[in-house]
Amino acid sequence: LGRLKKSEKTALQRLLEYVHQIVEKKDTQQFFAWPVTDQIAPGYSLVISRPMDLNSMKRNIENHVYSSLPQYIDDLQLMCRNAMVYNRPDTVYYKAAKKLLHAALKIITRDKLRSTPQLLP
Ligand SMILES: CC(=O)c1cc(-c2ccccn2)c2ncccn12
Repeated sequence: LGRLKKSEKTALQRLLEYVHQIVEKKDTQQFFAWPVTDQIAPGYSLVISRPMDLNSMKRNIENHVYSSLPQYIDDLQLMCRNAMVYNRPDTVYYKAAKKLLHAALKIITRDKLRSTPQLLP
């Protein structure tokens, strides 16, 4: 990455940012936008060992933390799994996590994404 200026984006970053902005739009109630705090979710940090949220994922894209699409998907699944571990199945958060994960995986496996070769290296 030495030869790229800080501002220039790699093909992978452009792909991940394309997918991420769609995922962000699916989180209409902004439940996943920011880290969950113990203030809003008592005992959260005792239950969830690896917290994840959409803003952290956005920062990871910008900082080249992901070197592949599967690594990005792993964090998306971690974020949703955390919500389905901490929250009971009858809660809005559990249901929103399940819905977000399914919607996001549909985007990523959508033939449109596959049929545009420059998006999927
Ligand atoms: C994602 C998640 O588990 C979550 C997000 C939230 C949340 C996020 C933003 C605004 C309000 N609540 C939340 N509140 C209580 C228990 C769990 N949560």
